[in-house]
Amino acid sequence: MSSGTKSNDVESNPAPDPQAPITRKGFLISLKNSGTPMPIPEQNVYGRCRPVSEFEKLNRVGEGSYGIVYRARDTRNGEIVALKRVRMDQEKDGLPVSGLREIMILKRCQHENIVRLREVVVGKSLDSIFLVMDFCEQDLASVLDNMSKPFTESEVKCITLQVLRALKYMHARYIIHRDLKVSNLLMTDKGCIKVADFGLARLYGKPAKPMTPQMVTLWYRAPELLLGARTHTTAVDMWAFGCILGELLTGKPLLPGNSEIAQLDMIIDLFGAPSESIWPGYLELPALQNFTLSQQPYNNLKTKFQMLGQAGRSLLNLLFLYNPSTRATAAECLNNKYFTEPPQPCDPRMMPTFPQHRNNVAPPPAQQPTEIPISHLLDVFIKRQRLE
Ligand SMILES: Nc1ncnc2c1ncn2[C@@H]1O[C@H](COP(=O)(O)OP(=O)(O)OP(=O)(O)O)[C@@H](O)[C@H]1O
Repeated sequence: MSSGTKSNDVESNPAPDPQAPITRKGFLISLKNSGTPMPIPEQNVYGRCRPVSEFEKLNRVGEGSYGIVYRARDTRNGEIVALKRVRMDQEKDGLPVSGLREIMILKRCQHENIVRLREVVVGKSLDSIFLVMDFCEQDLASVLDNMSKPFTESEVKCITLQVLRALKYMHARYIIHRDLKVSNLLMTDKGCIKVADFGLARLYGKPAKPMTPQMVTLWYRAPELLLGARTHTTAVDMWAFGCILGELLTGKPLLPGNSEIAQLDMIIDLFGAPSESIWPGYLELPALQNFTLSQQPYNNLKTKFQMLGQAGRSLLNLLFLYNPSTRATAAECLNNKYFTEPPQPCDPRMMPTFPQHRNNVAPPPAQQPTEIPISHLLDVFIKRQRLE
């Protein structure tokens, strides 16, 4: 590949100021609606990005709204990596904002519990871009779908402590993930959890700037987003984290609404209705001008989580506080009694192992079975449902 100048070199750019807006600086491709596309000098077409042809795609491991993810081998050193193709369908003249954000934010995150972006590589023409990440053997959505019984409490603590460490790290750097859910929590075969998919992540500042409320997959969406708050904070991730904790404990999604109003109803059924006294400013939220919420007055968390001790229930209640400014932070949760009282979190290396169906290299065509096994079809079907 031709060598790049400093200005176009993704790898050698210093980490930007966390408060600085995301810009195109350092990237080869111009953004839609950003004016005239940036001219790319002939001798510098790829900067220092390697071509994707240096990777051998082994199999597809996931497909989300923003891209397809492959398990691949880096032919330069034989290492197995994840290659996420950034979806460009909707973009006529540039890289989608979600792709740019994911790259910018992952580049500044170096944490054991956050998926590592190794590099960005390009397809033959600049219309395809791939993120090269460390490969993780499982995601928690597929693990949950294939488990016959829920995780033990020790395993749940082991997983959630790792997620909290990642959240504490991100939030201290003004990064809000905005799409936390079980399918975005990856697990290595050593039980190490990695938060992935930063396509919707944003940097936030003070004062908070308006953001689109329709972020975060519905089941994990905080009430302030459902009610149309224009500014949001790291508290949206903490609500989603509460939903994940509940899901891991029971093995089932906690609040699986199928519309925004159904989602709000489910929240109110479980936690009781919000009010101006517990959530100052609540009555001014935009969506409340259009409809009236049910007035169910009781918190039913204790009934739902009968198997959980007092400390666990109190942690869940702190995560599901309606008022985002009093909701528990990741740092506070890490010091919560729940994680020190028995049962103790298990060692990540003691986490159960799961079959790795997706890691098998597809056999050559002549040996391929003519029928797709029904178990595989079921896997795909269940996974699709989870990804909405
Ligand atoms: N580094 C990785 N290692 C292994 N598998 C991965 C990796 N990154 C992603 N995946 C798999 O691909 C799936 C989709 O990835 P990702 O969530 O990043 O894509 P997306 O298009 O942003 O998805 P979404 O629709 O959830 O926003 C994940 O649920 C996971 O199964």
